[in-house]
Amino acid sequence: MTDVSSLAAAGSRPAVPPPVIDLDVPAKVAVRNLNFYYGQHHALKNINLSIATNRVTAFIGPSGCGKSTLLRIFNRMYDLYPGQRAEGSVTLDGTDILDPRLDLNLLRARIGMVFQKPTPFPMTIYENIAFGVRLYEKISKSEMDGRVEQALRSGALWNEVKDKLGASGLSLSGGQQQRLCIARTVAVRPEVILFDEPCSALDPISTAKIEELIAELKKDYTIAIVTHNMQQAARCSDYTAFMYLGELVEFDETSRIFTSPADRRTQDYITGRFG
Ligand SMILES: Nc1ncnc2c1ncn2[C@@H]1O[C@H](COP(=O)(O)OP(=O)(O)OP(=O)(O)O)[C@@H](O)[C@H]1O
Repeated sequence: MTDVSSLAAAGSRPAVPPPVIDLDVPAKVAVRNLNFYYGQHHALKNINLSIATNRVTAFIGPSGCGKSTLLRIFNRMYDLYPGQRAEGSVTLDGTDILDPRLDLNLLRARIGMVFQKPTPFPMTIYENIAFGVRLYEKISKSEMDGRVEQALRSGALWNEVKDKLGASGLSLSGGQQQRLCIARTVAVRPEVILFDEPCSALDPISTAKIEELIAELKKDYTIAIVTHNMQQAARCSDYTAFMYLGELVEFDETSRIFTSPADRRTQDYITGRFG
């Protein structure tokens, strides 16, 4: 068993950011010298990494290391809470995401998010999809019908619900509800989809479906996923970021992180020695 206090001591060294690696495709999101504070608490320390276009980037690390905090910066979720602040630079195709003048509705249309617990709206399956689309676009009923079908197909749910679009979204199983939430996110045609532990409330079969879906979605979207499940990160991501105590310890191609990580803390984490 690794001595966690020695890891903590290693983590408390002045943060030396890992090098920003070369991606195989252009970056969609670039994070540079990012620090984040919950009031006095310094939750993210000098984070530097890039999220590759049409790839899946996984964020792993023990509880409290800052994975969700980082993900929520990408669509400015923290703006809802006073006392939380980000410093540094985060860009989406060169647009400064941290700019206080940015239109957050537009940002959230470009960067959608799927949460840990499926959260369908208390309305019909059809309306769960149409509601979000109407916030951004005025389209005819027949166009909306097409958009709803397309989104449900993208969420790998169409065949299961096409005959009951008027049923409540809440009448679906947990796994179906999560796919409905993914379809709802896809319907507004984002460029990036953030998944915050999307399978933690799901059974293995539903989890496998979501993983297949993620592999399919990356053809059209850039994906970032926070997961506690190491196998999931290894199975469905192209790049992996290992975080510890608010620092980005290591960021590399997933195959390298899981076979020959450069940092001992990464090695210890992925082999289950702590966390
Ligand atoms: N609303 C908040 N107010 C104050 N501190 C917070 C808040 N949310 C998170 N933190 C702290 O920020 C740090 C990072 O938390 P975060 O939730 O990002 O970690 P995580 O890696 O996603 O954890 P988990 O895997 O348990 O979800 C932790 O120390 C946590 O206690």
